[in-house]
Amino acid sequence: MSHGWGYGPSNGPDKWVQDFPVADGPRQSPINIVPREAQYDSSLKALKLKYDPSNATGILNNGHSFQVDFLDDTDTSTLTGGPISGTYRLRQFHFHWGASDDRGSEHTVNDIKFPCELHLVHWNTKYPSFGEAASQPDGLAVVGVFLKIGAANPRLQKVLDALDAIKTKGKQTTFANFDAKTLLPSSLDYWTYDGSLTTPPLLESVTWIVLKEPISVSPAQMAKFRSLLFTGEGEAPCCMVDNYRPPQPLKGRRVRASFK
Ligand SMILES: O[B-]1(O)OCc2ccccc21
Ligand SMILES: [Zn+2]
Repeated sequence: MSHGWGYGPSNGPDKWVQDFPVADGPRQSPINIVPREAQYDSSLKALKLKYDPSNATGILNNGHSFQVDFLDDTDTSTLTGGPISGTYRLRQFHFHWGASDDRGSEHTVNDIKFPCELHLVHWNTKYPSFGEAASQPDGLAVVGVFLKIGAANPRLQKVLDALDAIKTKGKQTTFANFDAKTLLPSSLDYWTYDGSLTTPPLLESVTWIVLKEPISVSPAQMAKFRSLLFTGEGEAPCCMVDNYRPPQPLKGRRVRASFK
């Protein structure tokens, strides 16, 4: 692909292998999660998420999704416990969603797609930086949260209200004092497996932690996600929708469950 990767017919997930051969690697993400085949592991610890709202700095349209960035130069917003050892720092969160409510999530459960999926991205502090961690097999830990159509989610609304200011690729604005914990469901039961980034460079450095319980999103709130553009200011507008990679082959990997 001479032009950048994306989600269209000429640069989408089926084409990524041309520039990123690891796309056909042994631990690619996302995957279809089959609860009946997941192995309950009593040795899995509870997730411990400690987020400091003052670490939120900005919100950015990166041309593939939008992300909320966090200050990650100290251990003030961290993930510990769960399937990981050591301390991982929150770097950013972002979403993947569909053009309609019947699709949009990256992980699926018994082949069911959700309309949206939230990724909270953390990096292992045994490495000096996010970039360094991203190239290591135990470098990243991403908490995935499904969004399911239902009542409007007031905690999500603060994020959605910022989207008008970042409609086009490259736009960013300040986004302060946001508690990412408010985006989590009441249960922290999870499935976990070894995987990868779901976007190029598709690095196989992610311990995935996918929560079983979804959070709610209303149809009107989904329309807000779909008001973003993949394209930059002054370019022919292309709606930011269907920015999800489909499930990849399990290739013998085990999926463990933290719950019976
Ligand atoms: O590929 B992803 O969307 O999922 C995990 C991740 C981590 C960092 C950036 C982008 C992603
Ligand atoms: Zn993601």
